[in-house]
Amino acid sequence: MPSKSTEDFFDATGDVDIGLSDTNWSATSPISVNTELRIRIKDCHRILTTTFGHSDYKGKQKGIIEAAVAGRDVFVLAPTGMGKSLCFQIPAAADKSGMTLVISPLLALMENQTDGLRRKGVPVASLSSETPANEKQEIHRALMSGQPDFRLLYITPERLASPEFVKLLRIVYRARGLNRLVIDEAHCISEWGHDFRIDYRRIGMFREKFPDVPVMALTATATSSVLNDIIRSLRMSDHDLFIHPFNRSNLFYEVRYASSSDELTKMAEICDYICGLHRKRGKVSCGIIYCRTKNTCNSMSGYLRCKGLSARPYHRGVTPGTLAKTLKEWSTPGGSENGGIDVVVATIAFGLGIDNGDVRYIIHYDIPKSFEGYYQETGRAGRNGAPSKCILYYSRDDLSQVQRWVADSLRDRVQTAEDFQCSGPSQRSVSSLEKLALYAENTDICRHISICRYFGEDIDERDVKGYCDMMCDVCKYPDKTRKRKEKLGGPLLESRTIQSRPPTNVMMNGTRSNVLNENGKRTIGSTTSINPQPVSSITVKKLKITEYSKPLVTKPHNSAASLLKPFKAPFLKREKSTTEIVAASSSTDMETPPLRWSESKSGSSVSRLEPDSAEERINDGIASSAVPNFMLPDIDIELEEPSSGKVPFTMRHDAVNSIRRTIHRMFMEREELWDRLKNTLNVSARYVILSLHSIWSTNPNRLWVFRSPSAHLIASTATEIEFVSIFCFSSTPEGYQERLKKKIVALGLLKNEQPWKDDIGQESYEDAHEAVEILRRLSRCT
Ligand SMILES: Nc1ncnc2c1ncn2[C@@H]1O[C@H](COP(=O)(O)OP(=O)(O)OP(=O)(O)O)[C@@H](O)[C@H]1O
Repeated sequence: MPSKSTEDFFDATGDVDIGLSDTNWSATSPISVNTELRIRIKDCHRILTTTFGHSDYKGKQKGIIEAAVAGRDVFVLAPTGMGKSLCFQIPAAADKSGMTLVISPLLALMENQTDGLRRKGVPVASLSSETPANEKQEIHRALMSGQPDFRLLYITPERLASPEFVKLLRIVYRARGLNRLVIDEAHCISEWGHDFRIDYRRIGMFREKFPDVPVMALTATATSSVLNDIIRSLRMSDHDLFIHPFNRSNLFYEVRYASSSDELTKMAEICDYICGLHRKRGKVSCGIIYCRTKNTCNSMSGYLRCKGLSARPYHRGVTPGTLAKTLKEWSTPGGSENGGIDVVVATIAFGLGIDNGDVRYIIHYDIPKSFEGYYQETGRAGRNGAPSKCILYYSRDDLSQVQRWVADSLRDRVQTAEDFQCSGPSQRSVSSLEKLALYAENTDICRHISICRYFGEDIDERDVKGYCDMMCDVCKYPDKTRKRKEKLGGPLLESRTIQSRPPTNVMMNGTRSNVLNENGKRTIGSTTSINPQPVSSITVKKLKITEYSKPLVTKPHNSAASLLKPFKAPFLKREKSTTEIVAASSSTDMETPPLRWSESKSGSSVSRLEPDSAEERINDGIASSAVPNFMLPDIDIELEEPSSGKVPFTMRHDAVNSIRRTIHRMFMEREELWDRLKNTLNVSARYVILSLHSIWSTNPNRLWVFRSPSAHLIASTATEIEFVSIFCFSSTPEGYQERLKKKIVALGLLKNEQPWKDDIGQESYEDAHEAVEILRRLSRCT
């Protein structure tokens, strides 16, 4: 079979276009379907079900495994969490003799995988600097026998480069015991191989030394040029290329904009988010917070621990023993409820390959250094398919810092390359960071689409639904997201036009690579492409560091602690002008200036919500005075069980806003009601008050910091009421509406004394009392 060099795949720019066609794999398969092969393929399926406990293959696993079993070179480019590990673990475990050699970049990753395999009874070994001497000896002995008794051996690229190890491999090879070479996280070849870990570039020598041993490379993060580079470096030819779509549709991507890095507010906000999630789910949730520096990891995890959350730092400054313990405790199902931990605050040391199915959120405390890093790290979330949130904190201050860091590091690498007279490092790191900043700053294009496009996927913008069903901030709250971006300050980016995708000659969607040659003819695989659109242009922004306006305020947090004085309901009076409304301070707000709610002043930190016409829709039939028509503070509402089909999402969202309005109004009419909640604050709430005081004394817009928590409290209360008292009891939209109306009327009683008493007396106050209970409970959570 003629060699299919990667040049066939890509155009001169080295970029790839990806289309998918689930076509005639069996028709074009070079596998001779002989009995032996069939038996081995059957064995693989048996191992999938019995050893790994999965009922069926996921994505293109079947095709990949069949190609591997048939002895072909295979390249797998598939999203995080797709199940790439099984693509080589199953064929290795199915082999009756010999071993698969796995190159892995990180010791933690090796450990993670070998532990998992051992638990499943698969004979596996790993050789690293951490391997105890006696174990090393045993492995050496096994290799010298030519027929090791383990089916997989995990090593680092550095070990593969050692002549002693290659000698051992030769013995195994001659005894026909070297079944396959696997390069997991193969993008490291291109990312690190040029300078940082040059032994990655030497893996290609394997082909010369052991020419007929098949090679499999797998990665989740390779642009077309990286893919090209890897294939060339590994000297793969006549390989099967499996490309999956990159989209992770169960991940909700959100960017939180900040005008500056106000650490304390950010920490408080993250803490609130996690507390809120635990509360809403009624159980603890597992997550990761990524920080750039070890110090930030320590501060953030210390802060969370102070607040009663079970958090640990994970970075190279922590001893290996403690890191292993942290990983184990974090992987404990049920987290802190079962003696484990809930959140790891980590540097990138905790990334590649970490596989815990039930990770519900990933927070980037600061911007990662590359798009690939961002995608890999967010890829730790939702690996069991459940919806999960990925929040990226973005400020231009922070971006400038990383840009400097990346530029310095590039300069050092250039210097090293000059000193050693070798080829210079690629500029990819700079461009990747630039693209990540563009992604963060773009509030017009769906985040899912932006990510997939970065990795070269060809997407028709009209197909947004196919990629994102309200699973990013841009699609879910476009106006709000744009408004929030205003926090970034003055213009930093200048428009320019670039190609949204490169000229194409590889299509995705097949179980095999579908290659077009320079004449546009397919050389193998199927004959039709799914996405034959012409190259289109989109307008994106180019980074240019300029002066930008000073920070205003960072996003408020909703610590109920701030329900202490000064206590004001953070809503707007109906009668006030919509362009500029001044919320009057009470006489107790001694230190606080009046709060300005301004409609469109550039850089305003307080955004105004559009009058909610949806309110009218839902409140048909409710006494017109029941739901006041004023503007609500701009707060994200996250519904419990967001994907339920029984009541439309918009109806539920509108309902929460109706409830919020009603409660706000009650507090507006009887401000002294806040005093009733004050007593419920606990000790840690007071700690927050102290923290807030320090923000207050330095922040000219401090009033917002104090006032916003009550708005968040009301929003959380409304969300809970909607879910617990309305949604859970309704099976149809009609029933839901009926319940909502009754609830709204009942909430109107909140301004009376009775629902606030322990003995409510009349039954008619029951619903309002329930709301009081929720308010009290939530106000205790800081
Ligand atoms: N056929 C399958 N059916 C169900 N679940 C599967 C299947 N194959 C793999 N999984 C699960 O998918 C999860 C992700 O698998 P794996 O760690 O191999 O992903 P990956 O593609 O290597 O991701 P990453 O690139 O992020 O490391 C694992 O929890 C695994 O158990």
